[in-house]
Amino acid sequence: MAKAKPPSKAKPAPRTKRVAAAVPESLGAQPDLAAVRAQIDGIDREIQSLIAERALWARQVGKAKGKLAAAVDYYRPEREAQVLRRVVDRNEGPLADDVLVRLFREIMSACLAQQEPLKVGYLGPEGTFSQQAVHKHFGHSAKGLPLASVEEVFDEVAAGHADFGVVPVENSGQGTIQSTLDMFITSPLKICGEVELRVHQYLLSRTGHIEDIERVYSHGLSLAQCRGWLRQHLPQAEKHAVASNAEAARRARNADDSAAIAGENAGHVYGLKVVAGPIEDRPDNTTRFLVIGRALFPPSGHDRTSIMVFVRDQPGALFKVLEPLARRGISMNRIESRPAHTGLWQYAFFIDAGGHVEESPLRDALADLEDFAENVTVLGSYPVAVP
Ligand SMILES: O=C(O)C(=O)C[C@]1(C(=O)O)C=C[C@@H](O)C=C1
Repeated sequence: MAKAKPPSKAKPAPRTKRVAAAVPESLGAQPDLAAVRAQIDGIDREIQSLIAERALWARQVGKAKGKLAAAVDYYRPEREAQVLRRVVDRNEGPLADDVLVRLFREIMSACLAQQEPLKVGYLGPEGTFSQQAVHKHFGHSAKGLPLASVEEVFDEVAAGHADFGVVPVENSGQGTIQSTLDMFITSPLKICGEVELRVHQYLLSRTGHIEDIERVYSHGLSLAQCRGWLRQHLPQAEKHAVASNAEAARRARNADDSAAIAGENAGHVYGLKVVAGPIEDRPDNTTRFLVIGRALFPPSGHDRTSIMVFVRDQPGALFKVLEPLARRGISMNRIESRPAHTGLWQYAFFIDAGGHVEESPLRDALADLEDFAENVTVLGSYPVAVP
């Protein structure tokens, strides 16, 4: 491996913005292939040397942070969000924002893994949408830990066996995943990020023939996302809800008359053929995941805060919870009320609001709320998902 030049001590000169250099008109309708490839080779050389240089600077950042105990201490979600937002702001095409974001995430993921890869727990086995969410948020240099349940993801992060966890919390068509929210009532963990994943469902089987299918396995949420399609195309088949889509794929692998609804990736992992897909009823089907960890992080400039508020059952309780936020014009994306398990008819309100807990106006609104509520817990302030 050739050695990249170490960063010089001097402050690096700001790099000039390199607008996608127009391909010269003189190349004509059918340019010479060898000439075009020579251009690409030259650009690749430059990209590679810049990536190597960036990796060296990222090491310097590591040193600048001082001697830290583990990879988790080097991870800065607010900084990553800022880097990615700048990528989007600079983008003038031809590649789409989400494509460039994916590439830069991978670069940051590799830079961070120079210290030690992050360990991230998710609802396994391999091939689940949760695993895709891990890759989307942390890049492929993070080490994914497939776990048996969302509860286990919380436990492993709390015990320090995983640095972070990624858990599904809501689907655009099906609403909130209550069991995930309820975990926060007793867990000390914090929310450090969110990931939005477009979810495409596929019907997968060993033979690939729809006429063989008598049984369909999937996670309950995935079955619900494809209810209309199943009613139309497989009305007679038995539907079985199982712990995860990948578990469904594992079962479908064992019998010709069984199929799974899962991501296309699960088909590759478990050697199944695509019978049909995408088969989700809503074309914008999106699942939101939360990144859970043990610490809170500073503001990124565009953040969301999740809070949990306990109130006694009393007239106007909900109004009093919302009023301090509404009065300050704070945007609220969600409110859910859940039984608090601390006493009969006591409720926990889960609220997602715009802003960071360390910054006004949210900080002041929370102070008002604390005067009235039995308890206010900040579950986390984290960067709004970058596409
Ligand atoms: O800026 C930092 O704090 C870094 O550690 C560098 C870097 C990066 O590659 O840009 C890497 C990991 C962090 O999560 C954030 C950013």
